Amino acid sequence: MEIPESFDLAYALSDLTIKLFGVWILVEICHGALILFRCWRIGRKLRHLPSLPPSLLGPLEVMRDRTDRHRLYVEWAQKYGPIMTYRILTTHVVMVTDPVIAAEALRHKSLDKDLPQQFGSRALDEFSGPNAHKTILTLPTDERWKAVRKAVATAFSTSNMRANFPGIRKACNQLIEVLAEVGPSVAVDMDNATCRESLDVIGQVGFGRDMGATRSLLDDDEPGQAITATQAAQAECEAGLNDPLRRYKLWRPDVWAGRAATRRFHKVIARLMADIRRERPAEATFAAHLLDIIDPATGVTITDEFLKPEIALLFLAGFETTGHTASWTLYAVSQDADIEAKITKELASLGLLATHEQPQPRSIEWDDLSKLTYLNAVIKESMRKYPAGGVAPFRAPVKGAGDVVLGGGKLVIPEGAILHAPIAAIQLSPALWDNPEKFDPARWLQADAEYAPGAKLDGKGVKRFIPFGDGARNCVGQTLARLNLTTALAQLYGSFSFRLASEMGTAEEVRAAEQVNITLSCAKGMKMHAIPRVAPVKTT
Ligand code: HEM
Repeated sequence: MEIPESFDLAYALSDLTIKLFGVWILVEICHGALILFRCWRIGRKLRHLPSLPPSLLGPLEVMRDRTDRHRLYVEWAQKYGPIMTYRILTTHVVMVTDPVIAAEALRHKSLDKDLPQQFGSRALDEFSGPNAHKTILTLPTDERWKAVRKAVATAFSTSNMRANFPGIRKACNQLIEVLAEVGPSVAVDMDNATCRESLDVIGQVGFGRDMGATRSLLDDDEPGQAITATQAAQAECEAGLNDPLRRYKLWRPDVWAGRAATRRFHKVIARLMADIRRERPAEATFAAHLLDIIDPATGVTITDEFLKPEIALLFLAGFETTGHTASWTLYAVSQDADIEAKITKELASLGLLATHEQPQPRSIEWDDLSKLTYLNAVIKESMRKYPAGGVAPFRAPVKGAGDVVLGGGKLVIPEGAILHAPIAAIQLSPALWDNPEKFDPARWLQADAEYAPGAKLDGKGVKRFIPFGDGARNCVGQTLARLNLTTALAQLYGSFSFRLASEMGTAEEVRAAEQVNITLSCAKGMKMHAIPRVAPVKTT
């Protein structure tokens, strides 16, 4: 019998497919074996360090079940000491809360942000844009990072901050107007309110846009939806960080809902990007500088494909961190009448407090900011106890540089492992602070309170207070964050006293609702009554 030629071809093709499939399986097996071998080898180098009990997945199960990831690190540091290790799947992490080693690590040239994908850094990049390009937050310290950082830093110069000060003051005045309109009987989510105020500020300083978020606090409006979309996408990003296998769990409805939230956020950013392209923002904004970046990879102006994720990241970092810090401050002060009395005394001494004799407080000026010693101590204490970026930072030895030796040989970070110096665990460490769980602004009235007692690196003091991180990759927006917090809180306390709404429950319940979704917030929001110091409240 003659076999048709077509049959021969089909047979050869299927034979080839089977062989290729076999080769692919073999390559994957070898790849897997290599990963396991590397993991074992790194594990051997770290086996002398205290470590979490061994388990297949590492602490992922625990991390998934706890919303307060920052507290987990605080607990580990207390249980296992200032240098310990844990493993996420096949990646070994060295967690350091010793302030000297942490400072050295965060300033070390051979420890950078090039984190392995399987460690979850991809979740952050997928949050920033559908193409998962790296951004200023996740790029290694390379030419593109330098270009973006320079563009952003220009907008945060002191002279620029000074020029923007009246606009920042105005954003808070709008909040005061809305709170006065609502009245003291209604509980307002002050976390949402302060996020809106911060969004308006970053809109002005960063994008040269009036976002209109504060004045529409009471509506189900577009800026409000942008905030909701951002926070829902952030929650998905956090879930992805805590579960590197989440992307494959397509049978779960929450994974689909999270993806939809991320798409909604990307649409918000696409609209903002189109807006910026349509009408170039003022030269002082970082958006204007970003538009002019020459992409080091191509030698031509950066395209929207790479610019959009940067805008997304800056949009998030710009309002979320400062907004939550302000609302945690309002919460902490509402729990201690003494602290509030000291704030109001200071404001009164500067004519910034509404009183029956002076119902219209003086408008806050730039020069007042440095005179608000006690209020600034309160803000510092809030950033210590409720660090918005408290689960960061992470660094990895740069590829090819070999193992990184720290503390004169006290610690070696093997190439392929990750260095983690969680801010929350340093700032809440009983080894570094007296009574760290107590909200005590008075500690900031002592000289050198930021420094770890007796700790030195290269002959200089070492900080135990690092809410904005340390080293070349510290927070580029910290000047704006500080300025906004002092201006906003001085104005808010000048006009109102804030009482926690009964629906928020006890202090223990608020503590139990601490939630990390990249940044630290309260899962219940922060419902408060704004009680006018003198009715009716007027703004300047
Ligand atoms: C209270 C407010 C804020 C806190 C607590 C905070 C905290 C931090 C921390 C801890 C880091 C370092 C992360 C790391 O080392 O991995 C960081 C980085 C960063 N922050 Fe902030 N931040 C705040 C406000 C802002 C604002 C207003 C902006 C404005 C856009 C901003 C933009 C950024 C950016 C772009 C980075 C990445 C910098 C780089 O890697 O070069 N942050 N922030």
